[in-house]
Amino acid sequence: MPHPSIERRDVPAVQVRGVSQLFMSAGESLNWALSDVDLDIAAGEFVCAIGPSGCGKTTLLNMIAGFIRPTKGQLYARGQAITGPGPDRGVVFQEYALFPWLTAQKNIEFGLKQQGVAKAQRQAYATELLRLTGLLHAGQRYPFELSGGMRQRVAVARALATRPGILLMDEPFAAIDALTRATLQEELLRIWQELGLSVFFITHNIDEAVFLAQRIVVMSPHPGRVRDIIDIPLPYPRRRDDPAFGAIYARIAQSFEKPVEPEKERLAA
Ligand SMILES: Nc1ncnc2c1ncn2[C@@H]1O[C@H](COP(=O)(O)OP(=O)(O)OP(=O)(O)O)[C@@H](O)[C@H]1O
Repeated sequence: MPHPSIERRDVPAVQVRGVSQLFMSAGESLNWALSDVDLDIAAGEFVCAIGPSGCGKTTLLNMIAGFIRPTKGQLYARGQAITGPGPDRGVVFQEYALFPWLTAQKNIEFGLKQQGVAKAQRQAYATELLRLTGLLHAGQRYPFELSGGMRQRVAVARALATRPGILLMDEPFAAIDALTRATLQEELLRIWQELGLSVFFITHNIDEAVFLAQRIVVMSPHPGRVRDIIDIPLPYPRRRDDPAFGAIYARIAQSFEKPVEPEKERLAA
């Protein structure tokens, strides 16, 4: 399957430069959801973001997706300034966000239809994506006829329909039972490698981040900041019973839990 992500390995997939986001909440109080965030995602890299609720993970993903513009700073996708959503970036949310009145196949084809892709071509590509996500047998089923894991496979296939090089995933497996979740993680790694995607994946789950990511961005709240970036040098496929896996898990848990140093807070204020 031709996929643009295999091209231009020399340009970073995503660049986040000095990004801050100020929200005004209902009580009129100001809230820095993100403060001075810098991050690069290399072409073909798998990066997970982890951190407590409210540290700005979704805000950052929404900016990379082009759904919101930052109060300060710049974002680039493959060297181009991000000014809105684009077919080069596919998004998968926690809630399946499928159209209930369309079959799995038609859900996958939806974005292609919007782009004016001819029927035969979009059917052929949707079939290819159904194969890629292990759903060839379920293309004619409606979302209510699918399990949670199958629905999320459809959501992944749909996000891939425009052949994006960058896949943005906001806690995509959080609502899925542990066994299915482990299978979906393995499938995602296979798809990532097969298509050469660059992935930004948000999770609350340290185990999931260590299983998937080449780098983990640990964020902290109030204001949302990057606290730590940790390389995961373990080869794939990873084993959870590998002592090196456990050691990295422990290191992230520690980084996740340690309080932000008051000095750092003061200097950044
Ligand atoms: N549209 C908005 N208007 C006002 N405040 C917002 C908006 N979106 C997010 N926020 C606030 O910005 C902060 C960061 O929210 P965000 O959803 O990015 O965090 P998160 O790390 O993804 O949290 P969670 O893990 O709970 O999903 C929070 O304090 C949130 O209340």
